[in-house]
Amino acid sequence: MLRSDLTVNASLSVDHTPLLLIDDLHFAYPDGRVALRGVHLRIARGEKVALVGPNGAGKSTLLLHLNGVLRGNGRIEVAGLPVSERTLSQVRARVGLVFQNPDDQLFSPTVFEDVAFGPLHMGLAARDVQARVERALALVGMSTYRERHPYHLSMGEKKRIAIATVLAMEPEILAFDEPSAGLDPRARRGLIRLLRDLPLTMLVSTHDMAMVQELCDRMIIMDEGRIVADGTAATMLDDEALLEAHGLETPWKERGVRD
Ligand SMILES: Nc1ncnc2c1ncn2[C@@H]1O[C@H](COP(=O)(O)OP(=O)(O)OP(=O)(O)O)[C@@H](O)[C@H]1O
Repeated sequence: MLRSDLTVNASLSVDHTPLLLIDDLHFAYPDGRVALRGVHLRIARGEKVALVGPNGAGKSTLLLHLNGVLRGNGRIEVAGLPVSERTLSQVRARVGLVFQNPDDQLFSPTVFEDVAFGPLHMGLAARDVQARVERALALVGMSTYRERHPYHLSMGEKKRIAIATVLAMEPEILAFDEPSAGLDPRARRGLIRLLRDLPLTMLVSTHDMAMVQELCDRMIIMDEGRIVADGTAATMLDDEALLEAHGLETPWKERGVRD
């Protein structure tokens, strides 16, 4: 069992510290393009939160701040730990960032080595690394793939292995950039089930509104570098005017039918 499995249950009634806290975060890329204009966000342990918004809204830029890949002005804390140069390695063990393209995350000759990479670099003993790899592969349903070459897997399989690489770090929060992009309908449904069943806190950046409906209780809309709406996903997904104002569609329009 993941350490986080235990903390999800143990902390629900007592721990009111937000697992993720972001205050007044501003960021501009080196070419001067402003991507974040004062983001405030609190996420509690156990929440699964969708992050939606039009292209260029700042979603990926925000995710890259969660484990210090990008460093803007403002305050970010993960489980009470401020994200700073000094805390980067601890922060990276707490935040599992899953990139849109799994090829950005997989680079070893075997699945096993890819999933073992993070725990090995945490300095864990070989048998603990082995146990973490087995557990992470089992969680994503890929235990029989340990000797396969990641390069030769399908997109859906690669995505599962990429998720296993971050699960093996036993993170407190998982942040996904477009997890369902490039998946066929069956692989997409399987991924949604997998994420729904993982008892971890998640922030999921996506354009897939049907996935938001199936996976997330809470939804945040970003536009032009700011959070412009934050509320219950079911209510917001029914608010056509709100969604259209930010270049989004209701899931039933996306599918072309109303349930
Ligand atoms: N490396 C970069 N250098 C300069 N500007 C960038 C860079 N990466 C992103 N931007 C700009 O920052 C802004 C936010 O981009 P970001 O990728 O965070 O948006 P997004 O909401 O994730 O978009 P999408 O839905 O298309 O993935 C955009 O205006 C984008 O052009």
